[in-house]
Amino acid sequence: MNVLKFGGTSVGSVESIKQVINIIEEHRRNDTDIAVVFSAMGGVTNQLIEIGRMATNGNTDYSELVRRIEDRHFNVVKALIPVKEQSKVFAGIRGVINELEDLLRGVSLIRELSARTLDLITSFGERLSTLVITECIKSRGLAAQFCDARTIIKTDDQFGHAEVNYTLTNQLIQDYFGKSTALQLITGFIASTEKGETTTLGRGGSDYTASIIGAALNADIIDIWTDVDGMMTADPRKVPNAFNIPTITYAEAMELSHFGAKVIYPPSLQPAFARNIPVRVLNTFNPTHEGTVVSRTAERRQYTITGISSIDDIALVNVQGSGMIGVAGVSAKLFGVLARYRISVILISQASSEHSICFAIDPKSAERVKAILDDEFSVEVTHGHIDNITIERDLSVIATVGEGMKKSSGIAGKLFSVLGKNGVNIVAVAQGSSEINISVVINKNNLSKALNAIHNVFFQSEARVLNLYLVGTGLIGSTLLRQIRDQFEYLRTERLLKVCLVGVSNTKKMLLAPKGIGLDDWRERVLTEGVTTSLPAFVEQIKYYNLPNSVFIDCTSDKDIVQFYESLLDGNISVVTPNKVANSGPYSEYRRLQRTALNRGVKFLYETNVGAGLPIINTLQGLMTAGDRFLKIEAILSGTLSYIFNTFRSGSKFVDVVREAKEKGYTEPDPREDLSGMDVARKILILAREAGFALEPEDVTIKNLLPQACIDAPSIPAFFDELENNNAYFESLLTEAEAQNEKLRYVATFENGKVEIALKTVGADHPFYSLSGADNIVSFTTERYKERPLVVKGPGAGAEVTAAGVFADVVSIGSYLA
Ligand SMILES: NC(=O)c1ccc[n+]([C@@H]2O[C@H](COP(=O)([O-])OP(=O)(O)OC[C@H]3O[C@@H](n4cnc5c(N)ncnc54)[C@H](O)[C@@H]3O)[C@@H](O)[C@H]2O)c1
Ligand SMILES: N[C@@H](CCO)C(=O)O
Ligand code: NA
Repeated sequence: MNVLKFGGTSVGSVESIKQVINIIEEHRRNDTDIAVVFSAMGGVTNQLIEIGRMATNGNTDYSELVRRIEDRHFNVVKALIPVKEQSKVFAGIRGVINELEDLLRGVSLIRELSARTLDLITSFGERLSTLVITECIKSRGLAAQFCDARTIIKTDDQFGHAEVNYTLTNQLIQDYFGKSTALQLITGFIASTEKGETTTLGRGGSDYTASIIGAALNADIIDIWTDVDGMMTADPRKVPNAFNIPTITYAEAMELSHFGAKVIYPPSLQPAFARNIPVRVLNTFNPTHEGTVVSRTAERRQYTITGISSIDDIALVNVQGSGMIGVAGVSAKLFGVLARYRISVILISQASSEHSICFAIDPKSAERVKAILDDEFSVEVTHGHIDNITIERDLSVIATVGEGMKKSSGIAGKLFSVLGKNGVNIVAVAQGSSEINISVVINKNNLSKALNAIHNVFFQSEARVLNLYLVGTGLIGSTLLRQIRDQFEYLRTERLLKVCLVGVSNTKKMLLAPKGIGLDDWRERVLTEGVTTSLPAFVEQIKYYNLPNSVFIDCTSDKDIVQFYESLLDGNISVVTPNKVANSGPYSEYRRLQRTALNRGVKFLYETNVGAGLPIINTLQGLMTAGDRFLKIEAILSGTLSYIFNTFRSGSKFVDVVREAKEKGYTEPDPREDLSGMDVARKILILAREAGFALEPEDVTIKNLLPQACIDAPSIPAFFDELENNNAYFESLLTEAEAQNEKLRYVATFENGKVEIALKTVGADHPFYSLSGADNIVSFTTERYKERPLVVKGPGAGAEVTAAGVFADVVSIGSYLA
């Protein structure tokens, strides 16, 4: 025997009732023995309560509402029952409605609505829906029978939430079903006392009916038909990546639903659980979906946790004081008081110091609770045994639930780590000794970020989302986006990393879209949907979104943008940049950014500050971490100058070679940065700092290559003109070197705490002689690499290699956050 139950939305309209009838007929075709329980048509129970109130107040407008309820049922008859048979059914409905109207007239005369009367009034919802559906099914030739549950479910007289008398009820159900072979269509929610007074079963009432009947008949399964595909790993309105849970245990369902998962109300399924009858949650509107099976044991799972749920708004009450230490009875008194005032406690946490207890409650009762406790504990407070009782508001609780958490280590660590990395402060923690629920209290404004981050990290086969904000869509920025696009699928499937571009800004327009900007059409979208660029507004918006796993990428060479890094890092947003400005300004600023990133547990990565994509900074940091000490760094750090000296031949024009370097994407946006030595100065300064030396920009002496007229040129085109005018000067540098069979090299050296940059000529025996293209070379002499230095060499400028270096930094943040 299967017991089916259809909820309010499933029987809410003609269309959905058709769907319900299909499902029932399908079972009959398969010869499955079934009994079916129905809720009232969606919204009717609330209307009946409203009608009851109106009648009590003598407001006769309730008649209109009654009419509407009647019409809804009539309409089902009109749509689903052949015309010839309709009048008989209309009469049946009319009879029930008359009974309701008589009752309401009585209520409006006495002007009193007892819980007993309200139960009777609300009973009409299920009585009408079940009556109508029974008639529909009978009209299709099925032997169906209307069953008023008041004749088979007996309760005490706690109207509104009556207690079932199981001995009597089980006997009545078994007798009733023993006598009948017809398909039983049963009213949910309602029951009666032994004297025959109508009662209702409270929250989750129709599920309860199904569960009581299923348990009494020892059903094989109870199917709860609703309007969603079963239970999900999280509330899909808050966590878009939430997905269906195929199987769940009773205990897990209890833990999750306590925290507001609205699909089922497990206490109402208790009779089924007690007899080990599985309960299946199915979707009337998507009947082929497997839904969720709730049973004593769930099948082996892929994930350690089963689901995440939250209570969005709670208040935390803190009771603390030295007088609580080692004194038995304080908590007994505390919770005794709360029980006496019927205050439900959502979560409790006490540190083992016994110095404080905190507990979470509905914020609506916070004021009242405070007043009650102040009063009850006034003596303790006066004597200083307890400090003032305080209340914290604007908090949420998140519960991470799963049988897989039992005796499995590292789960709390993972939970706290993902919250920490995303800057979510944990206000309180509670774990039941059942070990299937860890609950954390956090600030409400971080709820969505926290839920998504936790979901992302625990449901591993789902790729972790990395949210990117990019400023600067020039050469490097746009190359980066292209590379990410081309690698998107690989990252998703092989690295479980889902890159989501959420913000883009160029100098004119910016676009922020938390649902993501396509990697194919970002340019058009920024152009058409973007608003006027404002960096402060961009940063403000990033913080407002508060998305988990966020990375800010600066692909400009802007000086003003770096002032935002600190506040971004402080807001737990990682920063990746090829822009050298931040790291080559005052040492204190460089240091502050490092510290902030460290303190916040986020990343500030800038491998491309030196040698583009070449692993120079990572190599240096690796040596430092392992305790090596730097004696000397000697390097060629300008891709542009390297290219120029490798390409410039006497007879060719210097200016043309510089133009080529610019066209190939090697130069800074303003090539004077390269030719003046400024760019190299920044890089060697950064290397020295990474090697542990607190140098300032003034400590770097630069040998400038450029004649003054080139430097003073008012614009980049004017600068190129001046280069042309000074061709003879550059040619003379070259011929001097060639005369000695040597090559021109612009070499930066860091030694004995001093930095020097100079134009040198090197012979064929020098390691810096044989470079080509835009090669960089760095030679590290350290305590451990003293005899022969560690050398990194390769192309050190250009769009592809630089963007790839930025990309690698971004991906490493993805791995770190996982
Ligand atoms: N090209 C290389 O080989 C290379 C190598 C390593 C590092 N870098 C660094 O990469 C960065 C970008 O270089 P590029 O070659 O792409 O230069 P680029 O001039 O092509 O791109 C920079 C872009 O940033 C934009 N921009 C500047 N200020 C901005 C602001 N406040 N808001 C929004 N957009 C702004 C500019 O309009 C331009 O489109 C620079 O810091 C450079 O030093 C470049
Ligand atoms: N303009 C730089 C790019 C790399 O930072 C260079 O030529 O080396
Ligand atoms: Na590098």
